[in-house]
Amino acid sequence: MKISVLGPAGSYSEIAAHAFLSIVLDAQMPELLYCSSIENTVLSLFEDPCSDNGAVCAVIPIENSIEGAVGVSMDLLLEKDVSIIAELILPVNHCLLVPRSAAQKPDFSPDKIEVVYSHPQGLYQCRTYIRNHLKNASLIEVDSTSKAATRVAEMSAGAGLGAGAGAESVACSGADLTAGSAAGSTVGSAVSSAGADKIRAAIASAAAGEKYGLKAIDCHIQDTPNNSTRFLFLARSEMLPHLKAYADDFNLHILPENLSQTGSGAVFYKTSVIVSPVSDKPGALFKILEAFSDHEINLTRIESRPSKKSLGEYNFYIDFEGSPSDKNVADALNLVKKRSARLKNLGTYGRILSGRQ
Ligand SMILES: O=C(O)C(=O)C[C@]1(C(=O)O)C=C[C@@H](O)C=C1
Repeated sequence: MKISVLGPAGSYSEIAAHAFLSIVLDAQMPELLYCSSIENTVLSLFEDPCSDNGAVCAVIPIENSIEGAVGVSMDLLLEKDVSIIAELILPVNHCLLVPRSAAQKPDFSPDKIEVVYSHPQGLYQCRTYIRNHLKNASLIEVDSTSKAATRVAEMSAGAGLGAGAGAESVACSGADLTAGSAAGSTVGSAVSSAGADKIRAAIASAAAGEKYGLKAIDCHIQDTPNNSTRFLFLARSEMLPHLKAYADDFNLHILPENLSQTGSGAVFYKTSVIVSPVSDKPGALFKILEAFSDHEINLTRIESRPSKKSLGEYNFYIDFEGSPSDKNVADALNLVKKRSARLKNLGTYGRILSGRQ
């Protein structure tokens, strides 16, 4: 059984996978498949699970306490025939990682750093630190925080390993990263990455720093101390009936009926759905929410996402406590189905809170 995560090794997605598996795993540690993007992590579920690119379960970040929804993950939940089998909330403590050679320079200080790499979420979650301490740095978005760490390690290891290998797009400079300008896009200017003497840094986990031989010169640099990211564990929907056999092989207790047996603290069931309201009708969203309220169902999250069909048209992602095997949930879902244009059930799963990193 392979579990796909955003790679390379040292990403928060990998830490989430390990945290999850340490809670639910009794025996063998499944192999991790490191993917180059969140999209490829999900696509691995649609490859032959026995092939090099295939996995049975995928781990993706879905929302962060500072930056909110991870858009690509939200879209993939709608587009792909996947089900949620578990969730985990991971405390995320970012570090500023630099090559040891740079940190050892007598006149080194963070304001000497000229380039900072991270996943966009990492850059946004550290906006205040970047503004205050990394005033002279250009910010470069890469596919993961661990990718950022490898990039810095490779570039410091020698001009050969990637330096000058092409243009890098710069999100914006540290001084420009204000609440208004940071939200999402990469501004298209390109700078050459040549210049082996430049001081580069990555925003990533302490584990990534250790793995790639970088020095953490500052930790807990995110905007709020209790930063956390919620991760989802996905399986291809049509694999669900077979998943139990896979899980049993590995003594993995990831399926809802087994979760309460893990003895790992509070586990309760949640269900996630995506609802497309009938368009342009007064009270359409209200009628959907009323169905949950009338059946005394506690919503834990509601998030809108553009339908991409036309401006002002949205899908609503709704998470709530309970399972369709509860009568009130089944009745509410029947009503929501009648009152909406489309209802996609993403699954019922257990919630597990991980310990601190
Ligand atoms: O880049 C990583 O290390 C990831 O696992 C991705 C990700 C995300 O997309 O939210 C996960 C946790 C942190 O919020 C920052 C980045």
